Amino acid sequence: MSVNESYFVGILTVSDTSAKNSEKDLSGPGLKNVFLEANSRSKIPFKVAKTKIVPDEFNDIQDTVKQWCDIEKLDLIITTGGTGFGIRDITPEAIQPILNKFCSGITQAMLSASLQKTPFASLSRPISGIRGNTIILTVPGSPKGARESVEAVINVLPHAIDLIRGGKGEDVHARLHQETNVQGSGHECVHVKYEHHFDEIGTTRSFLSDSLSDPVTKRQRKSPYPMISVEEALSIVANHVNVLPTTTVLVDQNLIGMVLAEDVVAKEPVPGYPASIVDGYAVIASDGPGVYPVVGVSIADSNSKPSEDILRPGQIARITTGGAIPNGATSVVMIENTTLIRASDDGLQEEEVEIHVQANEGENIRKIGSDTSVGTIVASKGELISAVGGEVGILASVGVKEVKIYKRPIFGILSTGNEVINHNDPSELKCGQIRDSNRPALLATAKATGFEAKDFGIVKDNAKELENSLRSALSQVDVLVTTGGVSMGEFDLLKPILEQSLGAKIHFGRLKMKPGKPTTFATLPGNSPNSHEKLIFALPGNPVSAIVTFYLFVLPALRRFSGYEKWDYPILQVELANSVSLDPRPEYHRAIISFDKTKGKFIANSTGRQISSRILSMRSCNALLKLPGKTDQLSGLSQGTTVDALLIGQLI
Ligand SMILES: Nc1nc2c(c(=O)[nH]1)N[C@H]1C(S)=C(S)[C@@H](COP(=O)(O)OP(=O)(O)OC[C@H]3O[C@@H](n4cnc5c(N)ncnc54)[C@H](O)[C@@H]3O)O[C@H]1N2
Ligand code: MOO
Ligand SMILES: [Mg+2]
Repeated sequence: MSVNESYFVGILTVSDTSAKNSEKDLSGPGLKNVFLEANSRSKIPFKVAKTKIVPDEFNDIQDTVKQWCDIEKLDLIITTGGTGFGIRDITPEAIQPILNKFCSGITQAMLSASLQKTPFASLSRPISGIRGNTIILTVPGSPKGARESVEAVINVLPHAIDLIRGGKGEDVHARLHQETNVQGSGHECVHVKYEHHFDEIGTTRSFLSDSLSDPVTKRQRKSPYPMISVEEALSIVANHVNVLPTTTVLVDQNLIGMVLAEDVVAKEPVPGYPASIVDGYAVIASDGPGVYPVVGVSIADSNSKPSEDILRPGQIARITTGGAIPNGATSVVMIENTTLIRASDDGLQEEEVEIHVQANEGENIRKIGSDTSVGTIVASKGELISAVGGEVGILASVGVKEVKIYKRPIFGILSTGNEVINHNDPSELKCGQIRDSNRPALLATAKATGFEAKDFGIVKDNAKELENSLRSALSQVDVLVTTGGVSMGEFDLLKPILEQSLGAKIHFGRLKMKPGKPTTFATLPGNSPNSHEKLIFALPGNPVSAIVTFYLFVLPALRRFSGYEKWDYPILQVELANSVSLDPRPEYHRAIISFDKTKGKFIANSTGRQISSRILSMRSCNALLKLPGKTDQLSGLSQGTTVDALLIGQLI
């Protein structure tokens, strides 16, 4: 590795003011000069390859830095601005979650140099670290502070970059010494010798990929994800959901849950022939009551040809419900209003029958098209084929064999966890093992709600295995749902793998709700012009959290993709049958709602202890009660209080 190769540098100015007017940016150009000077003075081959100004916005900062690291492969990124105590200063918070390693020595060197100039340097909050092969430094926004910080470390940066590029410590060191001695600059280099204090942990964690192999002691102790509200989270998800294109499908039971993408018109009349509504006798109304010979028979049977003969005055014909009305008949009299007068000698035929009542013209006859006439719109664009099944019957009745519907997203489910085994595994559970309840529960929920899910099984908490399984699953689906591994444990790898290994963008990773706090939503851009963005819902592992967040976030998204106009749950005002204590986080309390006839109200019975590991709290649950977060003024709700309930199941 040659130290003479260029070191590519990016300078990112983070400032709301400069983002509006680039002429206000003095720090960015100032830093560029620092590198030009280092180049001409000390012959360090820095090349400022990228400069950009972004406002103090979390995503703008993160997106640019990730792009410069992962795509542009810069060696060094300096951000200037947003490191102070101002309300909009969030640069370190935006950078920290995307770092693989911290460089605390560089941070200290920058700070102590600045502190020698002014005690106000302590009001700067710089951080530095490495992402992939890129070093990232966050320096203050003032041109002076920015220059001082970078100048404090500029001579060690080439060394650091060479080491990251794979140079041997000794070679690089010697080379730099040689160069710096010639140049007369006082390059000091402290070699940190990594001793393997973490042998045991290192072994157990040896499966982690390089970028995720920091020892457990270095893990983050605070979640870098801001805790946002469920409402904000839902609107973020909604921004990534568009109704899918249409396709043509057969009319059958598989239509349930699909949404029509066209108006459907009756092609045939119902009934297609004049048909009797009752079992009895076709008559001519003007004949009136009396005894008449039975001259024919019309039964509802596609093999029974209606008689060519015309019914003449003074004659009647036996007929069944649905039978074709004989020509000449005007009405049908029910068998209950008649008496048999004479039968054939063998007793098989009726020969004469007495009609007791005066029939009206057209009585008990369905005319052609009287139920549905040709051309009637029998189903409209945007209409849901409901689980009640009536719509399938309507389409079938009028000869519609195929319909255009909105495609439904292909979606898949996988469980994660070293402790998780298949629910039907015949072996006895060992200590530390649990049966996978999340995947069967979510597959069942999907089926019950009319969506089909691919089952991607159980994946171990192993970085490589997770990365491979996620990649493979994502290549097969539009929407992927995972459970487990999204909280703060050292084996909770979903977030870093999605972000660092797969290049997905995490839109939120923590929610103000119970259950479901670590619910995570990420998207992966399509990798070709024809492929579209994939959605990833990384749900918490606790069984109740997984099911509740599936209902709250995944199902509405699947419905919106599929063209549902009513994708949300009905909200009922319900009365609490029990008192409940409140959690600091707004809670989605599982309950069974039923209508109390005496009270004339819906009543909610809690399903009991609500801890998110207790899947029994989902038993018979048909609603999620929206309970507010606990406050100093309100720590619980008493029996009889009215609350909103999301109806997720059937009313009983
Ligand atoms: N230090 C903190 N710890 C935890 C926090 C926190 O904020 N700080 N949040 C807690 C909350 S809230 C939840 S919810 C859980 C979420 O944990 P993960 O999503 O990381 O899930 P795991 O750690 O993998 O598992 C949690 C729990 O669920 C069981 N599990 C996992 N998968 C399944 C499955 N397929 N079927 C049945 N049960 C499953 C697993 O054995 C664990 O008991 O984190 C808290 N911790
Ligand atoms: O938020 Mo966690 O989902 O309570 O258990
Ligand atoms: Mg966990």
